[in-house]
Amino acid sequence: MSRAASAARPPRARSTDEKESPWNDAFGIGFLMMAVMLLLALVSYDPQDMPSWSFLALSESTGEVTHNFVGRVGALVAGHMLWLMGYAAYLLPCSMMWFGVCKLHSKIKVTRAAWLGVAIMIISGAALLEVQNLLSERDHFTPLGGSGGLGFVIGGSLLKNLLGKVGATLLLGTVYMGGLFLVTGQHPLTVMHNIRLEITRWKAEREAQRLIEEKLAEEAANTVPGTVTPVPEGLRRKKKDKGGELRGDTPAVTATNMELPLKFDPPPPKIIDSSISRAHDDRSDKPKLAEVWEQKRAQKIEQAPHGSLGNLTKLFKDYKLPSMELLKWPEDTKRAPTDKNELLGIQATIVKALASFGISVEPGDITRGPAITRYEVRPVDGLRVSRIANLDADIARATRAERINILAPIPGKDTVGIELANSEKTIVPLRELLEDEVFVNGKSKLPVALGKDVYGKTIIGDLAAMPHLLVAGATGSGKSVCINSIVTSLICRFAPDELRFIMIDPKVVEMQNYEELPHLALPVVTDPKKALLALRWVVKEMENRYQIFAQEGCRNFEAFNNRNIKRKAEADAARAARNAAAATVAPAAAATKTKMKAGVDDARVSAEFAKEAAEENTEPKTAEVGTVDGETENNELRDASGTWLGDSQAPPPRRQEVVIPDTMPYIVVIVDELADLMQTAPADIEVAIARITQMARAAGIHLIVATQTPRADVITGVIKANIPTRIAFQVSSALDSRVILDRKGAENLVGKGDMLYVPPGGAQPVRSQGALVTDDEIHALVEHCVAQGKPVFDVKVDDESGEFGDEDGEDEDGVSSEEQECLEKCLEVIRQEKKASTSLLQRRLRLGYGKAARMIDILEDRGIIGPGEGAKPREILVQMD
Ligand SMILES: Nc1ncnc2c1ncn2[C@@H]1O[C@H](COP(=O)(O)OP(=O)(O)OP(=O)(O)O)[C@@H](O)[C@H]1O
Repeated sequence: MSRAASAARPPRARSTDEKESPWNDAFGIGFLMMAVMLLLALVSYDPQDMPSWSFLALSESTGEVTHNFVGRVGALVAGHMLWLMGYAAYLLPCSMMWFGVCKLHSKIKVTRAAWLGVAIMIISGAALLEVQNLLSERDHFTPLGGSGGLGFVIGGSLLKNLLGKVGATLLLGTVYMGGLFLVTGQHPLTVMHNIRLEITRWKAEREAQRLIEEKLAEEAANTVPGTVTPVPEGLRRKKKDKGGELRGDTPAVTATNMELPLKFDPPPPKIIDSSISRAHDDRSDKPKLAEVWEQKRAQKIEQAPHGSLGNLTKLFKDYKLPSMELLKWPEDTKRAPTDKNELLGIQATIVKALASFGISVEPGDITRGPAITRYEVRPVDGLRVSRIANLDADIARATRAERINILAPIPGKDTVGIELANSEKTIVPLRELLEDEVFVNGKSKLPVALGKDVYGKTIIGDLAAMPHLLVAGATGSGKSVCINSIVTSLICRFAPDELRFIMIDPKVVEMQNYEELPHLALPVVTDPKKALLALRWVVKEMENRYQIFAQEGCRNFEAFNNRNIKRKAEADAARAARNAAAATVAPAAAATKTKMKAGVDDARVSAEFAKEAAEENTEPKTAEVGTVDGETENNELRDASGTWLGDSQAPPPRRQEVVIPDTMPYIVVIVDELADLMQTAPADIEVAIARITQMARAAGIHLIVATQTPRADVITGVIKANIPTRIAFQVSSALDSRVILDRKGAENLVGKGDMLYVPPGGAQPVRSQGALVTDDEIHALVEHCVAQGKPVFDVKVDDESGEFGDEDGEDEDGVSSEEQECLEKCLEVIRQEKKASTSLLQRRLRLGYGKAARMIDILEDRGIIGPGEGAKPREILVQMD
């Protein structure tokens, strides 16, 4: 029986009772014992041992049993078996051995089908021996030849006569394979596949050995004679076996430059403790975050052309970023050192648990992170890692862990990671991340501190690259703390003129800490109905920004904000180049001329900026593109950024009016609890979010959406498709995890900040412990900011006033409230019918053609349905359910 086949298990169904029955062991031992006895009886069979009354006895038999190891019974059984089955009789003890091993090792029931398989194999095997004329000599051992009576009758007399040698061989070969299938429970193709695998592996090993030998020979040829090193023992033996010549020593070989093709010794396992926070005095010599960024900000303001500072910048020119001293180090950062024996003990339990399921692994590194410890194990060659992944419940039982997570394999490693929650969790203080080099001096444009991974590496995301973020998890899992860490990171890094927040908080309590924050662009929105208005304001602001970019010839937000500095730098460079050219052409005589020219240039550049400054001082920097009838009276009470300064309610800004600021702040929109919004106006919210997420990146607008309801009707396909960066906290089921991450895993998290972060680019999720920022720290930071200025709101969010639409109640895409109502009905029809066409709306809502066509146009403009293709219904671009 092949090794591969013997490694396989019969796939008979087993019940738990069978598995645990103590009789299994007894039967297993019984089978093995009988198989050994049979084998001994067959091997030591001699006809002289047969009793005289047996027809197999020889005339010279004495009746004394002198040869057979199993006495008279053994002689009788073996003699009759050989007479009946020939040498195929050996298949019976072999099969019994297999059954014995199966019973003992895998506790598998030996079924009737398996016994039938043994019978089939013996009969067809004996017949094959006869057909193939193998071992056919008749002697006193096997009076009917090597194929026995059965083989003689079935193979010789019957099948060979009827089907000929080839036909009979084919038939018997197939029947034999069928028998093997019944015995092993393995499909013949699987058995063959396993055999092929074994052969391939054997060949690969031989090839590897050959390459090593070649390399050694090559190295030996290239080495200076005289230096000698002993040949490795294994290789020496191999060479001797091959009969090759071998001297005691060969020239030296350096192990470092030798490429060993397949096998290498893995490094010895390590125990790494990355859970401890860096001591706070560690960084006392390093520059403080606020100092670094204030320096950069001062530089930027200085570099800006004279008089070109925006109103917000002027307002917050002397703004001081909060000091890190406002954030505290937790008191328990100094905890007891990790007990290595405990970790090694758990790892040994894991290895033992795997071994009990027939999975052989070597222990690897152990890494203790802030919340979880990762135990690595290295599976032996040829073992499928998915077998380990399927044993999560069994490993959890063995280690008595509440939840475990298996990474099979760890991305970028040859080991499998088994993650268990620590008995004692370590807090990751936000301050540690904000003082990290990556945060202080990294290249991120909008750095946000998220947490620390199991190896102790800080996870600092760049919101500008994300460009939008989805945060989801069950209640109490750590979402709000995560959002607070993000907001705090941004407050510590940006002044109110550089970054503005729009906070939508239907849960009312989550964002109340930030109500006075000067960074707010709108008051914190707590009414779900007003949330849609706020989102529409963002859409409008985004479109406004694009119009401004187009007018200024800038591609995006970055280019726009840097345009003045760039222009100044270009002017300086041009002037310097001209000066240098003039100086080389006529060094002496032209000196005076150059001076004059430079003077003229200087004067021209100064004049340019002076003009800008004059414009700045005399009237707001407002460019009106196609202002209706040239009206300007509404601008009288607006400042340079278009902010309404009057006491009364702000009138709506006129359509087509574009205010060109000098620089634009980033806008970060935070929606804490998407589910509450999706209950009020799902289609409109989805459309608004889709528009923002599709287009806002280049406009410097970024969206963070959080929810504790990870359901497909809340995090819809459209929202997911446009928010690639996700953070999942603990959820209750794998289904919820799939809604957030498109894969399972979040159900195995341990809560309280334990999270899976999918960075931009959709790479593998990184498990990390979220940073903790306390309410006291938030209060201290906000107080620091509030003391330096009040928020400057662009507009009031008030649905009665219609600030987001025209006087006639139209919203930003010219849809009146009446049309909006009709649109809702149209969306309902499209949702039910799962198609969209003018005729469908006409028929179902009894609309005239003109009205139905208008509705279709609006839906197309809003990106809900695709463009028309003749008479075909429009494609529905959003998920309507
Ligand atoms: N990163 C963290 N480190 C340590 N503890 C944390 C962390 N995040 C959350 N916690 C703990 O978990 C508790 C709940 O966190 P949080 O309020 O953020 O949950 P949530 O998911 O926002 O819940 P809800 O949806 O009900 O508002 C916190 O009070 C805190 O004790």
